[in-house]
Amino acid sequence: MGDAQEDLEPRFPSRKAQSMLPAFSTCCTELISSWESKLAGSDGSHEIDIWEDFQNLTGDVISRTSFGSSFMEGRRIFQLQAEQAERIIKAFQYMYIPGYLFFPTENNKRMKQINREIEGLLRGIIEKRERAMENDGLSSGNDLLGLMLQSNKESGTSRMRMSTEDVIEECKLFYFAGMETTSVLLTWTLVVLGMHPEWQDRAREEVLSVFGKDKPNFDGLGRLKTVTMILYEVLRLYPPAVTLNRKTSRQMQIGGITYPAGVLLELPIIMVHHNPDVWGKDVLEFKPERFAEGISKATKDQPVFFPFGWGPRICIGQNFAMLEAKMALSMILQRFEFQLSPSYTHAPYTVITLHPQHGAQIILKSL
Ligand code: HEM
Repeated sequence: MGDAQEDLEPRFPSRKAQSMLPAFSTCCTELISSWESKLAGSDGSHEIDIWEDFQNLTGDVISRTSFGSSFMEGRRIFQLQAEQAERIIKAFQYMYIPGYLFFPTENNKRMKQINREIEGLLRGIIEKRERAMENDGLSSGNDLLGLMLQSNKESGTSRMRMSTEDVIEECKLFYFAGMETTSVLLTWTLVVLGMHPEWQDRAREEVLSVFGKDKPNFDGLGRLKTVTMILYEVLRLYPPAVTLNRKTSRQMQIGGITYPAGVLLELPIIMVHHNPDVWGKDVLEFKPERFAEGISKATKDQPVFFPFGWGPRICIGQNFAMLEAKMALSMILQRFEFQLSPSYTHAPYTVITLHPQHGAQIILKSL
C-alpha cells in the first residue's frame, strides 16, 4: 500500500481531477433527471431521502471514474461492497466472541462469497484492460484503473510495481475511501442548507452568477467562493471520517508521553473540529464566514482542521471529492430549492463514517 500511495499521489492533483469532470457531470445529470421526473408527477414539491440518492450518485461516479467503459461491472462491485460493509458492521457486534469470524454463520459465509465475487470481477476487469493495452496497443484510459496500470507499466520491473493483488486492493479501497465519504459530505451539506435557507440563497446566487443555467465547468467551479466556504464549514462540523487511527511501530514519545510499540492511537478529528478553545464559543454553529479568508486564517495556522487527514497519508482524493461535491451542489442549486422535511430527525451517528441515522429527508421544489 505504501508503494501504491507513492505511485498514485502525484496522479490526483486538481488537473487530474479535472479529467474526471465529464464523469461527474454525466452522473449528476442522471440524478437531476430522476429528481425532475419525481417532481413532474407531483403537486410541485416532492420528499426524497437524499442519503440514498447521494450514495448512488457517488457510487456511480466512482464506478465511472475507476473503470471507465467497464462501468457496469464496476457498479456491481460497488453494490457488493456496500452489502459487505453492512455485513462487517453486523459481524462487529459479535467480535467479543473469540474466533467469531471463522464460525460458519450465514453472515460469515455470505461475506466470504462476496469477497470471492468482488475479486473475480476485479480480476476480470484488470486482465481485460491489460490485454487491451498489450495486444491492441490501446491507451490505458483516463480512469483510475488506467492511471494505476499506466503507472505500473512505467515502473517496469522496479520495486514500485504493483501486483494484480495490489491493484485489486486499491480498487476496493476507492469504494470505501471515495464513495461513502463524498456522499456523507453532500448529504450534510444539503441538510445544513435546508436548516439555513439564507446560505442556500447565497450559494445559489453565486452559482447562477458564475454559470447561469449552463453546465458547470472547471474554471467556474474553481471560482466558487461561497460554495467552498460552505463545504469547509460542513466538513468542520460533520467530518465524514470522524477519527484517524494509528499504531506505534516502535517506542515513541508523543505529547510528552512515552508509548511502547504496538499501541493503538486514535486522533478524533471531530473533537478537534468542535473544540471551543480553538474555534470560539460559537463552535457548534454553522458559520461559513469563518472560512471567508481561507483555511489558514480560519485556523490561525494551527493544524486544527483536517477533514482529509494530515501528513504522509493525507487523502489522495481531496481535489476529486471537492470538485465532485461542487459540481453536484451547483447543478442542484441551479434547478431546485429545498427545505428539511418534517419527517427528518437530526441524528448524526458513526458507522465507520458519519451517517444520518434516520436518513436525510428533504422537500424539493423546482425553481
Ligand atoms: C469528502 C470526501 C473525503 C474525505 C472526507 C476523505 C477523508 C480521508 C481521510 C481523513 C484520509 C486519511 C486516513 C488516515 O490518515 O488514516 C483519507 C485517505 C484516503 N482517501 Fe480520502 N476522503 C474523501 C474522498 C476521497 C476520494 C473521492 C477518494 C478517491 C477517489 C479518496 C481516496 C483516499 C485514499 C486512497 C486514501 C488512503 C491514502 C493512504 O492510505 O495513504 N478519498 N481520506
